[in-house]
Amino acid sequence: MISAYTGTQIREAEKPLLDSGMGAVLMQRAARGMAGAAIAELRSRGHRLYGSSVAVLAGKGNNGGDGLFAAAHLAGRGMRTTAVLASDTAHPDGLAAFRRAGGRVVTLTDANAGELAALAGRADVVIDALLGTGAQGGLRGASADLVSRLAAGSHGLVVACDVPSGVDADTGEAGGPVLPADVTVTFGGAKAGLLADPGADFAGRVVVVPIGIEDALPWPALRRLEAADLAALLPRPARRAHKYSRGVLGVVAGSPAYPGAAVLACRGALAAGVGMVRYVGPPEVADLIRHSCPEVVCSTGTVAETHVQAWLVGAGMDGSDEDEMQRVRDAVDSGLPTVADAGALPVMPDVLAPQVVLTPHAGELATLLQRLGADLDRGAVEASTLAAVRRAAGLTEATVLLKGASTLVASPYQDFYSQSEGTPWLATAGSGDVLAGIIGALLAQVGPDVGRFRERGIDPDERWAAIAAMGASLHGHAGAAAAAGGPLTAGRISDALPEVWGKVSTLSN
Ligand SMILES: NC(=O)C1=CN([C@@H]2O[C@H](COP(=O)(O)OP(=O)(O)OC[C@H]3O[C@@H](n4cnc5c(N)ncnc54)[C@H](O)[C@@H]3O)[C@@H](O)[C@H]2O)[C@@H](O)CC1
Ligand SMILES: [K+]
Repeated sequence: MISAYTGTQIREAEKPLLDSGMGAVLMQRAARGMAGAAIAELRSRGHRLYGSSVAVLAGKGNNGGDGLFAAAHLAGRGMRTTAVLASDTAHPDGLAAFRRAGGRVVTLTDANAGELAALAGRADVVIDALLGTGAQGGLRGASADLVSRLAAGSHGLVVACDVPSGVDADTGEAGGPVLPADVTVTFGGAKAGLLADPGADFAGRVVVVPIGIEDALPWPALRRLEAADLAALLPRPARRAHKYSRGVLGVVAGSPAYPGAAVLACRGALAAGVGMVRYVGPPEVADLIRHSCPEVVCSTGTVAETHVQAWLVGAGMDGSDEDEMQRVRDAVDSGLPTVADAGALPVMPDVLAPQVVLTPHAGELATLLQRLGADLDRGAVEASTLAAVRRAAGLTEATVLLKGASTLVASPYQDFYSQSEGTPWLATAGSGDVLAGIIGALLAQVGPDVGRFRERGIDPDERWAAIAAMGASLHGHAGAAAAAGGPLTAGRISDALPEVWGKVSTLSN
């Protein structure tokens, strides 16, 4: 499990060490870690260090100090170093160390931003140390101009110091231009804003450098399940299992206009190990399901007549069939774990419960929040994904999963997950239906088993968010495996899932 923290949490963990005079030591650890990560990245790209060039963009705070000390280390390894100071002041000790190491210093002004952007663009490595966790808002003035020009032109490897400057460490929001990093070297613990979009768009690969504060860190602001967590949390059938004991998922999905969504959801659920899928819905859709997945048991019954452990509602529903909409409402009212997607979202009661998992994309989340009185459009959700998902979970008291490049999950108790195993090829029609099927199957199988979550450090009351995150992780892994670097159709996510499941569930912890 990867744990991520807000800038405030990191600063509070650092405080006792700073108060005891360890600030310079922490900064040295951070700077050495950053220099090491830059060297490793350069070497992995076939560069020799000696004679390569580095430009450090240094702000006036401690983030700039880290960057200047790191560049001094790199100068000591034979690299040609230039510091671009964003203002007349810089971290005094960092600047002195940089000068002693033989680095060249230039100061950014409104007049020379273009010239210095060209200079930095010619360096083999750019260290972005303009702003860190102490930033208030995004880059401004000449720094913003420099970064915009540098980002628009050709440049070398970009290593961000702690966070890409201008990305809010707590929220991932970007309040101005940001230089996209190849690697972000972050200190003491990952920052939540690196794992939530749009921050994650700019972070590249995230490397955490320990600086000695780790034991003082609090409960994380955000977590990410890794393969070992899936291995521990995924169900394995008992020797004497039967199809009913393995979990039965009820599916209310599809419509004559969109029957395929129901098929894809059923296929996702079957691939995710559920004992049985029962489909209840219109005969036209049931016919297609019987044809495409003969394993599914279809009926036109009611929710009350259908014995299941969890429900999936809404995929491919357009609201035109009142019987289907009644089944959606009844499934949610049943109190059973329910994943509610697409066409079910507009008819959800305003206040739900944690075992209801809503799975909107950004546009659907904006519509949901508007219905609950928030003044947000799709763009505002995309600019601030973590805040939007937090708000939706808080207002609805449901578990909310926001689909995206980084899929975020929030529990109503404000436990957060971010999963990012997927590939952009997953942005294809029907992909979300498969995700709903996978989550539904997991709800039916592991929903009742509180013990397995407690053993993994997950509060049993928060397990619905962890289950949704497991689904997003499996979906991402399966999508990446199925795409193998090329295009993908949604049905292939289900096809790839059993093998992916087998691989991750046999990992040792
Ligand atoms: N606190 C510590 O013990 C450690 C801190 N470390 C580094 O210190 C960083 C935090 O340092 P600081 O608190 O000095 O903060 P920053 O270096 O992020 O920047 C704060 C400085 O920039 C100015 N500023 C804030 N917002 C600005 C904006 N939008 N445009 C221009 N200037 C702006 C502030 O007035 C302040 O002078 C971390 O990100 C990390 O890199 C590391 O050295 C590890 C140890
Ligand atoms: K930075």
